[in-house]
Amino acid sequence: MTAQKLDGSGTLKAIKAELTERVAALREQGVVPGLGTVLVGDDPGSHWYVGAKHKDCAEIGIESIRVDLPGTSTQAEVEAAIDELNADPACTGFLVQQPTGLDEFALLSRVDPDKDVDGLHPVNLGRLVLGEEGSLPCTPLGCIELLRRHGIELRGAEVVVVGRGLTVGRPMGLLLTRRSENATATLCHTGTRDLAAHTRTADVVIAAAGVPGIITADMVKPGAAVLDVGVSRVDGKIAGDVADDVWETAGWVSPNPGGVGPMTRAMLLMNVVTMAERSLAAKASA
Ligand SMILES: Nc1nc(=O)c2c([nH]1)NC[C@@H]1CN(c3ccc(C(=O)N[C@@H](CCC(=O)O)C(=O)O)cc3)C=[N+]21
Repeated sequence: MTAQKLDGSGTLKAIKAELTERVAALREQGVVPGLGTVLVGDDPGSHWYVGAKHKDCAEIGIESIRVDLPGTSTQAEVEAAIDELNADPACTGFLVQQPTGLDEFALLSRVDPDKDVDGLHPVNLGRLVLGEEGSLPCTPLGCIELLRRHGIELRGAEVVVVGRGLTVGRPMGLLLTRRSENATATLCHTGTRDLAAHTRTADVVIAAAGVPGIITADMVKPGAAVLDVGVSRVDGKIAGDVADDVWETAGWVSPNPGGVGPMTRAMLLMNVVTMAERSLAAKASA
């Protein structure tokens, strides 16, 4: 038996088609969504990600504002760039590409929460905890959307998340345990005594540890869905958290590349559009 693919690249394409119509509708009402990015330094991976985001935007009618700063930039210089985007009406949402090598909490906190398309601003994470409307973190949201669009039931499901990183593992459980998802979430990490005992009970495993091949076939319940979120580089090639033999046991696996990565981009676009729609609704009711 071999697992079915959770196709992130194909799903990104489908979501882009849907968003193209929503962007056109916004433009008809005089709102032009514009995504800003702030990139610090010349890490090739970060450049690729940011380039991909702008290409995605161009395809669906979102304008782009790209701010590239040298690796020698100071905290104050990056904060000045953030202030400009906060004040720029053409920029309806933006992000600071991580890592910057600077004080990231200070940078995140400086972004206008209503322009925070990453969903990582402390106010938006707080809104998520409180159950209030805000922007949601792109990668965990992408995991949920990928499962949903492949017909995988989350209601009542046992979901085991591996890794407590701030962008994925930590907020994942908050999204999964909303009433709209109603999953049971277990968060495992390096302090977990018996990781395999947890993953073996899971209907869905979300592997976001950043440890190549940490999830092996013997750790997965037959038929389970396994999402490979981790991105490491081994000999210049992308290596995920999910070992190849998992395809023999699992019912569904997200490939890496081609799985959660493209879904992160899809949810970024979705956040840009949703936030622009909200700003229009707010204007209409004002
Ligand atoms: N403020 C901020 N927001 C982010 O969303 C953010 C960030 N910083 N820093 C880095 C991570 C990483 N990330 C990815 C986005 C797309 C792919 C992606 O599309 N990958 C493709 C191709 C990968 C390749 O071939 O190199 C794939 O998985 O198929 C991966 C990873 C966003 N991040």
